Amino acid sequence: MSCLAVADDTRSAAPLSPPLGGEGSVQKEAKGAKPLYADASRPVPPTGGLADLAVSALIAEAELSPKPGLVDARGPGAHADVELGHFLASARALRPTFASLEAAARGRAPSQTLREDLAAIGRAGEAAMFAVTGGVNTHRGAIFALGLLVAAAAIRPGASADEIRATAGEIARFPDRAAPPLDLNGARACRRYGVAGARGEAAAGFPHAQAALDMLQTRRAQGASETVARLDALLAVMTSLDDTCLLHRGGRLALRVTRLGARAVIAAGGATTPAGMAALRSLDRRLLALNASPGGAADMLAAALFLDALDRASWEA
Ligand SMILES: CC(C)(COP(=O)(O)OP(=O)(O)OC[C@H]1O[C@@H](n2cnc3c(N)ncnc32)[C@H](O[C@H]2O[C@H](COP(=O)(O)OP(=O)(O)OP(=O)(O)O)[C@@H](O)[C@H]2O)[C@@H]1O)[C@@H](O)C(=O)NCCC(=O)NCCS
Ligand SMILES: Nc1ncnc2[nH]cnc12
Repeated sequence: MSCLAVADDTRSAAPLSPPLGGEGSVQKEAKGAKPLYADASRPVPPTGGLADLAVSALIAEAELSPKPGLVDARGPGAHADVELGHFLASARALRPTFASLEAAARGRAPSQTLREDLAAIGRAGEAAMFAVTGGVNTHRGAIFALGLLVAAAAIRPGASADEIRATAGEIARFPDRAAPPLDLNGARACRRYGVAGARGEAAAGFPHAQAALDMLQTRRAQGASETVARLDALLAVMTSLDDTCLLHRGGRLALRVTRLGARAVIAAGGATTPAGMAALRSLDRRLLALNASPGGAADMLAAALFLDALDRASWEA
């Protein structure tokens, strides 16, 4: 994307909410830094478009069925207090949050102030989520991951998934200095089991979102249905993510059962084969028995669906 295109985009953009930070819409890049817009052949998506893609990704993740242990169209999975309707309402209620994140990041570069501006918007989004779900945590992890990716995509219109992940990681590595002193399930699991959790995944540039994207695209190329491609993408994440949702609910046993179970499905040919689907249903039963749910993996699938949709939207525009 050329500088001219960036200027055009900034001028025509009608932010859905004003940027919170002190950097305004001025492009802040260190001298000699790599240009932010790497691919001049891709058009810039319209403002608000990123928020729509993020919400669609959350809805697609929630509706995908059958997901082991997770809430889906069949029912609440391992969750007693939540069902598909909560996830759909939560996803829709988050559109203004993603639009604000997009508007706040446009024309800026990763920085400490941007990190803090995004965190403030993300926390307001968490409040909006709790308001529609009656206090149930449906999407805190997804607000964090997709929020960073939306911001990165707004900073780098037309960039590739790799570049967007790298920029999201760059933002995430700035400390969230205004974070309230909450000790959430994820942070406690990180300490207890010595894993990096959602923050580590973000700081590393979301490698598991890439693993899901790779599997999604491989399966499509092999002619699998979209449902099968998405289920296998989720399973690919489950084979190796240090999912603090699983650790918090079921300890190391739940994480091990999940990893081995997901590997067994993929080794059997994935969700497209009868043996793979039988292995998936067996993993589902084991997770229900352990009251365990791979919520972090679900968030990484949503992140991959967002990156995939962004890639398609860029090329189709
Ligand atoms: C950085 C924050 C995400 C806080 O993180 P922390 O680890 O301290 O706290 P949690 O919110 O408990 O956990 C993080 C959630 O992230 C998902 N996740 C888990 N492991 C990973 C991983 N390895 N990589 C990526 N993502 C991961 C997961 O989210 C899903 O699970 C949530 C439900 O969990 P929980 O409430 O524990 O649900 P239950 O088991 O049902 O609880 P009980 O009923 O038993 O009590 C759900 O949200 C899914 O999305 C983890 O749970 C973040 O909060 C933060 O700092 N936010 C500030 C805003 C911000 O910075 N935004 C950035 C710009 S938008
Ligand atoms: N479908 C789902 N079920 C349970 N937890 C989740 N976290 C994100 N998506 C989820």
